[in-house]
Amino acid sequence: MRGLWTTARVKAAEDRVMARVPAGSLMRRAAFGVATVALEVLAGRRRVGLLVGAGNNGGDALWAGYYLRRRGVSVAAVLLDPPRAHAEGLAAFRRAGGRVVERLVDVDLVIDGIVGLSGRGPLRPAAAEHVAHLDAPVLAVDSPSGVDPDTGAVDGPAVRAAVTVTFGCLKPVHALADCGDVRLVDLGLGAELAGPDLLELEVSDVGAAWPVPGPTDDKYTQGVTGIAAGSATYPGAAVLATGAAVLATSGMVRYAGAAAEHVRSRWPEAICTGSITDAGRVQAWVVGPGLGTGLGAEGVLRAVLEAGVPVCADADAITMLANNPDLWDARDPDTPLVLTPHDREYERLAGKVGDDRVAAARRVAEKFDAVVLLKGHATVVAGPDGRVLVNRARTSWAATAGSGDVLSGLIGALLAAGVDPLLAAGCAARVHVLAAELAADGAPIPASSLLASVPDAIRAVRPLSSP
Ligand SMILES: NC(=O)C1=CN([C@@H]2O[C@H](COP(=O)(O)OP(=O)(O)OC[C@H]3O[C@@H](n4cnc5c(N)ncnc54)[C@H](OP(=O)(O)O)[C@@H]3O)[C@@H](O)[C@H]2O)[C@@H](O)CC1
Ligand SMILES: [K+]
Repeated sequence: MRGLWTTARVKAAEDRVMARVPAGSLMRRAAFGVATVALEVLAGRRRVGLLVGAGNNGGDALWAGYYLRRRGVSVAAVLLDPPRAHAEGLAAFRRAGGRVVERLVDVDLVIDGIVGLSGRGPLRPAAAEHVAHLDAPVLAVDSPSGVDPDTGAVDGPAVRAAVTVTFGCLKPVHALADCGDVRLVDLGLGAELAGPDLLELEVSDVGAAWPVPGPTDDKYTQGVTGIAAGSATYPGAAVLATGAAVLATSGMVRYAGAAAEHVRSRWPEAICTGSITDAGRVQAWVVGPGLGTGLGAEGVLRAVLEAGVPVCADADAITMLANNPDLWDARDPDTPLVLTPHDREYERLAGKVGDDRVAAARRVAEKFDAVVLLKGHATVVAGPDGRVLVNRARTSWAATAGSGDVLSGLIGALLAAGVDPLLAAGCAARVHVLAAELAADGAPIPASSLLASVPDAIRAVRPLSSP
């Protein structure tokens, strides 16, 4: 897992390291890393422009300009706030032959040193004006300016980076927003950084957690997933959620609901019944996709919440819980619940998501004592214990109708197999995005294609050496 640390924690750690190393050495180490990556991106081209803000982020850019000059690169800098430009950095830059200019023209690469960890809100007008006219790729120093480093929020002009060079450790922005290719320069902060604020699963974590049958397993030992989804009007949601559970693990799947005929004809391996009362025992339920919100659906939700097994509640189940808070009383307080809202469903539960999606997911996780998977370009999974996993999709191929039904089926199957609920939601989200990418291969896809790629996605995350 990769850790991500909020800016306040990083600054505190940097301050402690700075107190025991020579003045300016951290900045020069950071800037040397920027210059090294810049040379790689330049690949032989030789004209670099710097956008230099009022703080140490601008200082990094100026020192990077100094190192690039020493490698014979032509470097011009725009100082956005000349009196406050980093004094030592500017002196070194000028000494090495760097030029200060009014505008960047004819450059092969722009280094964004406008603002870093202390940046808040969108770019200010002068910086925005320069950024609007760029026609070269941008290397962002620490984080793309105009993107909030702690939340990844963008609500106005911002830099779009091809590559971001960050220092010491990753910050939330690197997983929550588009930073291009992210490179990390070591500043020796390790010992000063306690546990991270957020975690990002790596492929190997997902592969290690994904349940696969061992030599002694049978159809029951990986858990039985129950699917309470779909309706006569929306049978598709039932077919997709059941299919996802069928493909996710080798455990058995039971479907209970009005779409039994549709599900049976598509997934003959699922045990289908018309009603939840005769569904038989399961180790986890998925409830909600396409279920409707009428009295019958409420009865189903109540029965699932009372069943004493982990539950993944999605779509209509979330709407019902929001509209009728009495339903919460049915919940067995000792069994895990995973809620998977998109922004509108979240709003029904707890008001507007706002700019800070991590804080929003945490709020609801704590309020309902549940794991909350907040859907979005970056998926945020918050546990009631304060743990948070983030997973940013590199593409938007998964944003298609029915895609959420597949995700809830995957989560349900992992819950049934006994995977920790936070990890279940995080791993399912990761495999879901990967399945979408594999299926899309450059062209839009329906959710059924995403579903068909689930086995390939699972193969892709599994360790190479495993059978
Ligand atoms: N600490 C360390 O050990 C190391 C730190 N390092 C580097 O320092 C960076 C942090 O530096 P920092 O704290 O000086 O602030 P920084 O991000 O440059 O911004 C400051 C100025 O920007 C302005 N500003 C704010 N928002 C804005 C916006 N939206 N659009 C435009 N401008 C905006 C705001 O101006 P003001 O509000 O005062 O007018 C403020 O004064 C860090 O990211 C890393 O690169 C490395 O060298 C490694 C060692
Ligand atoms: K920056």
